[in-house]
Amino acid sequence: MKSPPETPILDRVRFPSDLKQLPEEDLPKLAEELRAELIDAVSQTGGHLGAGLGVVELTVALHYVFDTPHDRLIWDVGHQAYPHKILTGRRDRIRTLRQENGLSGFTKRAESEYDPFGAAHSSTSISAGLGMAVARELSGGKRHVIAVIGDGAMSAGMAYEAMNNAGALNARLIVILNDNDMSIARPTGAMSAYLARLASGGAYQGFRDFGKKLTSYLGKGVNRAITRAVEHARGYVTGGTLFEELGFFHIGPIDGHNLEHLVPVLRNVRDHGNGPVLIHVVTQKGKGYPPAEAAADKYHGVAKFDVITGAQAKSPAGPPSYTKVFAQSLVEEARRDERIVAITAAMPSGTGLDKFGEAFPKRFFDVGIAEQHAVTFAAGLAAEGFRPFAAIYSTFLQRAYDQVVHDVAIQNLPVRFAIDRAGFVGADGATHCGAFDVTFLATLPNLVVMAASDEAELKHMVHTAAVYDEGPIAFRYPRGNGMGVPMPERGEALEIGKGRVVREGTKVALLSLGGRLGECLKAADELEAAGLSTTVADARFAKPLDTALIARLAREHEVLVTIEEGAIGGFGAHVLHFLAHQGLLENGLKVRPLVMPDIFMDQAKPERMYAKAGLDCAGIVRTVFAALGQETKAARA
Ligand SMILES: Cc1ncc(C[n+]2csc(CCOP(=O)(O)OP(=O)(O)O)c2C)c(N)n1
Ligand SMILES: CC(=O)[C@@H](O)[C@H](O)COP(=O)(O)O
Ligand SMILES: [Mg+2]
Repeated sequence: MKSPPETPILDRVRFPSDLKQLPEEDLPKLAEELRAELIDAVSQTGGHLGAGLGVVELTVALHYVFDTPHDRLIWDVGHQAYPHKILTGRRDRIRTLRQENGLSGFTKRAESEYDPFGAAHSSTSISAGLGMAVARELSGGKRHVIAVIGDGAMSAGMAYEAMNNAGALNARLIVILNDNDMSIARPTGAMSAYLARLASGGAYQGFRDFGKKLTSYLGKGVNRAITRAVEHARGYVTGGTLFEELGFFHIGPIDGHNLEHLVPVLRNVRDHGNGPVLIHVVTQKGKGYPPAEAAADKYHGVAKFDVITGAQAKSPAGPPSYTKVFAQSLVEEARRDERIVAITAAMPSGTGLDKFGEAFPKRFFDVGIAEQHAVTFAAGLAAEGFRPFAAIYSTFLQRAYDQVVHDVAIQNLPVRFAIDRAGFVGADGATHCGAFDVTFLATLPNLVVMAASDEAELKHMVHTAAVYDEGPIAFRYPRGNGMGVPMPERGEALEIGKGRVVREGTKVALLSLGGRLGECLKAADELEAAGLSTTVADARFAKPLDTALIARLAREHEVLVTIEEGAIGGFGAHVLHFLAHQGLLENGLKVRPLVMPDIFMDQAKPERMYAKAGLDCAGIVRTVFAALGQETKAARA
C-alpha cells in the first residue's frame, strides 16, 4: 500500500508561529515548497519574480529566528516580499497580487501587521528601521529591527545617510545586505564592484571561518575594540571596512541560500552584540527557476508565464509604446546632435534608454538608483554645453525635487526631463502612479512643461526639447501603448506655449493636457449627439500656458472643461488662475477642472482607474451635463 503523499510542510505553515514549531532540518524542504508556490502564483498573476526567488531561504530563516511581527522586518523596495507574504498569513490571497482589491505588489502597512513599513520606492528601509530602533530605545522596548536591502538599493544616497546616522547613534539595528549582483539590470557603480570584491575575495575566505567563530563570541564580553581590530585586519585584507567605517559591525559575506549558515548567524546576531550590524548575504536573483536564472534580467518583472517553459504571455500587438517612441526619437536626435547625452537612474530598459546606450555607449549614463544625483549630474553636463536628457519615471523624479529646483530651475540650465509613467500605471499602484509631476514642475519659474497626447506628439516633443536651449524643459507621457496615429518622419519643433484646436464647436470646450485627448474626442461625439456643439483642444503645454487659446475658448463657449491625468494643482489650476486674473470667470462661464481624485488610488487596471477618477469619456460627458444643470442626462451618461 503506497503511503499517502506526505502533506506539504507549507500547508502547515500559515504564520511564522507555525514555522517556529518545525525542526530545523525541515527548513530546506519548506523553502523548496515556498519557491514552488511563488513560481506557480506569479505565473498566474505576473509581477516581480526574480527578487523573491533570491530571498526564499533568507525569508524562511528570518521568520524562523526572529519573533515577527513583534520584531520589525522591513523589506527595501518590497518587490521581493512575496515569499514573506506567503509565510505571514497571505498565502490564500497571493494570487490576487497587484490586482484591484488584491494584495499589493509591495509591502504595505495597511495590508498586514507583518509589514511594519510600506515600500516600493527603493532605499528607504535603513532609515525606517533606524527610526523604529530609536523608538524602541526611547520607549524602553525590547524588539529587534531588521532591514533587508538589496545591492541595487544600496546605490542610493539615502542608504548612506541612514547608515551614517545609525553609526553615530550606535543604535542596535540589523541590516541585511541582499547582494545578488543585480539591480533591474546589471548593477552599476563603484559600490557593486566593491561588493563583488567582498563576496569573492580569495583572501577573504581565510577570514571567513574566523569571522564566524568571532560572531559566536560576540556577546561573551569580547571587547568591542578587539572586535574592531579584527574587523579592521579582515577589512584591510578584503576592503570590507566601508561598513565598519560607518559604524556597522560587518559580518559576511555568507551564502544566502544555505540555511545551515543563515540560521546560526542570524541567531548569533539576535542574541549577541549591540550597535548596528550589517550582514552581507550573497544570493542569486531568480534562484531555483532555470528560465529566471538564464534571463538577463533574472525575470525581475514578468507577465503571466508558462511554468514549464518560462514563456511569458505576449501583450497583444498594437501601437508602439510611448517608451519605445521616446527612445527611438532620442536616438534619431542624437545621431544629428552629438551634444545629446542620456541619463537613467537604474532604469535602462524601463525608460528605453538601453537602446540609446547600444547606439551611443559613451553618451549613455546609468547612475544607479540615484535620481538626485542624476538630475544634478545632468545640470553639470548642461552647464558645460551638452544637451542632457534625464529619463526618470514621474514618481521616481519626486525624489529629486530640490535638485530640479535648486540645481536646474534657479540656474535656468537646459536639462531635458523625459517623464515616463506619468499618470495611472495599473498594477504598481499608488506608489508608482505619476500624479504629481505637472503640479510640482509647472509651479517652477523657468520650467517648460509639455504633455504628449499621442505618440506623434511625443516625437515632436523630443525634438522640441532637443533644440530648446533657453532653460529646463520637461515632457511627460503615460505608461503603455500609443494611440495608433501615423508617425511623422521627423520630429518638428513645436512653438513653445502654443496648443492646438483639434475640433471646432460653439457651446462646450474640452481643453485636454496629455493622453486624455482621445477620450475628449469620444466625449465630443456624444455631446454633439445630444445637441451640444463641442470644441476639443490639445493644450500641449502646462507651462507656459497658451493664454490666447484659453481666453478664446472662455469667451466663445458656455462650458470650459480642462482634463489632465494628474493631481489637483496642475494644468487646470493654472488655467483657473489665468481666467480669474483676466476676469474671464465673471461672464457666466461654467468651468470644470477634471483631475485625479485627492486620494492615493490602489492598483487596478488603468481603464478602471480612469473610470473611477472620472477621467474617461463617460466622466467628461457627465461633467458637461452637470455643468449645464442637465443632471438627468448626466445620470444617464
Ligand atoms: C527610487 C526608486 N528608483 C527606482 C526604482 C525601480 N527599481 C525597483 S527594484 C530596482 C532594483 C533594485 O535592486 P536591488 O535592491 O538589488 O534588489 P533586487 O531586485 O536585486 O533584489 C529598481 C531600480 C525604485 N523602486 N525606486
Ligand atoms: C519595483 C519597481 O519599482 C520597478 O520594477 C517597477 O515596478 C517597474 O515599473 P514598470 O513595469 O512600469 O517599468
Ligand atoms: Mg540586487
